[in-house]
Amino acid sequence: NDGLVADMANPNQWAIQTGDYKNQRFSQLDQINAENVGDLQVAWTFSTGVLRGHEGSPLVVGDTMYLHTPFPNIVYALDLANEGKIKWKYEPKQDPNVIPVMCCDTVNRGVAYAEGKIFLHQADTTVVALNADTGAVEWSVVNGDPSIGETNTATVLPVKDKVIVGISGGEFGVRGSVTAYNIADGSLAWRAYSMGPDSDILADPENTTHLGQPVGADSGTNTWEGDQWMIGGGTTWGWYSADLEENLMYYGTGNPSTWNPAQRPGDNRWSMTIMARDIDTGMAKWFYQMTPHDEWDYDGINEMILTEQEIDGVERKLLTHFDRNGLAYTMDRVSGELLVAEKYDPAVNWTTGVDMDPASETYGRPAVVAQYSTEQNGEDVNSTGICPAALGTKDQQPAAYSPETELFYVPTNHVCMDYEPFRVSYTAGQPYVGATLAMYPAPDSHGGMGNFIAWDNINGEIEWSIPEQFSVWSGALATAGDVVFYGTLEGYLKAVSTTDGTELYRFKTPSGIIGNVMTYMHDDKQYIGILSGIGGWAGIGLAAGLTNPNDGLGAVGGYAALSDYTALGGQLTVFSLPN
Ligand SMILES: O=C(O)c1cc(C(=O)O)c2c(n1)C(=O)C(=O)c1cc(C(=O)O)[nH]c1-2
Repeated sequence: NDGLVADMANPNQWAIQTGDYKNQRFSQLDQINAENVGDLQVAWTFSTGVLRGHEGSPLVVGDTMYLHTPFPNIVYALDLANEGKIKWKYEPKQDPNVIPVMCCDTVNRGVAYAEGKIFLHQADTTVVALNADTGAVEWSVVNGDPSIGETNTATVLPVKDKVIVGISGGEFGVRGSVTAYNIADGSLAWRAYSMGPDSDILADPENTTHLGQPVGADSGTNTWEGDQWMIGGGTTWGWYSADLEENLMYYGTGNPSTWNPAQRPGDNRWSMTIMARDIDTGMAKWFYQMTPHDEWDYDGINEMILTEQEIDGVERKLLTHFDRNGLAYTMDRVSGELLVAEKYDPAVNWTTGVDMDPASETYGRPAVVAQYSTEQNGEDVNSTGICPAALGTKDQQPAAYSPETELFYVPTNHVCMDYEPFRVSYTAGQPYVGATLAMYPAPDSHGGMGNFIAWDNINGEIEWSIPEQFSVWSGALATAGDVVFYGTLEGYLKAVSTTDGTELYRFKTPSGIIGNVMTYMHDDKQYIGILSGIGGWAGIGLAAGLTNPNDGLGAVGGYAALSDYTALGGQLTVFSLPN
């Protein structure tokens, strides 16, 4: 897709949710920089008309901004050359029965653009291609079935002649998959499940590898008992990246279903796995399972950030991933070799670390601390003080990378939990969770529930860390102006120095921020854009009006204090320097 590749390379635009195929979320723009960011002012605002959690960001392509909302997934095209006048608005008709089968608020992580089309993947799993000029529907295809718990929150990846989409529903026993549709007409190109027979998972027993070894036959079924893999989870609701030179796309799979580990003995492959797949065929090149036999809901779906960096004097093609399980992984993205696996929050206590000895039988596996194994403690036993909580040291909120500092800027959670598994039976379309949770700030620390950190992925070390009262549930943006931006759950947009984290600017927007910061240039002026609108898993209490502390899988109690700071409401705020 040469057009999109050129659009992404133009720093005046924000042509894809992730900034580029590498998911770096880095902008070359430097009109707004560490010297003058303190003067930032609000340039204009736009109310989305929707109340619940606003994730993702607008796109800017040419003179048009494309803005989406959570359910009902309205798309606005705003004319930047005409003071943001609405060029067109698309509002799909969706059955509201999809709302109760969305686990973690009715969020959507944004639209994508390619070849004159805007791609919207609705909550009810309808994928629509809209004419970018008029908003007219060019094609639409149904990817899943909400009546069995299949929904969507993720953005899509347009790459080459395909648009690649994921699916949600790990809390409903959905078997995860990634599907490629042809951009031209929406016809199916390939689908790769996370578990199941080789022909379903598109794995080649001899040529698909795990830590350098062939996966062998039936790798997607032989670590499951019976047919449990059919309702095995491993959903694909995160971010996607791509390396066109290698013809590979990268993503991670979510938790195995149910959350009660006693009901699914075995490693539960390929849940909790980083996957590298051929873009044209979907065939898997390599897998790496980070959390075999998950006992904590540490979905592996967080973004894969692609970089080229020197290790021991040799430039390598790397993939860096900040997992929910509290470990940050640096891998060779061509071969799938594991290079670094280190904790990126000192609070992480469920594991002592990953076995890095290739000759060892447990190579690549995290060593589990028995006290924090929810299975060892047994069904109906409350395991306490586990760090991180189920929402991980980081959830879907994407980090940014600056090639200038070679540091990653990571929004994190600093939250621990009590976890009590219980036996649950499967009924299609009904919650299939099997655990009761409580969440609270990491004990014996600064008392807050988050940190915004700078990470060195070669040495596996935190460079600096900014304590935050709440989890940082907003995606970061790093720029060539030596500034990194992020939003907070109280509603602040913050700008800090890329070198030492010094705060340079803050502004309180009308609602808590779970969106991702973006930037663009119009008429020679640089703008910073951010969606406010509290919600997502952390903000589910406010978003869904829940008050019982155990509701929202423990998030309602954990984040109860949010209501002292913010209230619902979707708004885009755009900042610039004064004239
Ligand atoms: O297993 C799944 O299918 C699934 C889906 C989603 C989603 O689609 O938003 C989330 C999760 N799991 C999840 O575990 C989680 O922590 C989470 C947080 C959020 C959010 O947007 O704040 N969504 C989800």
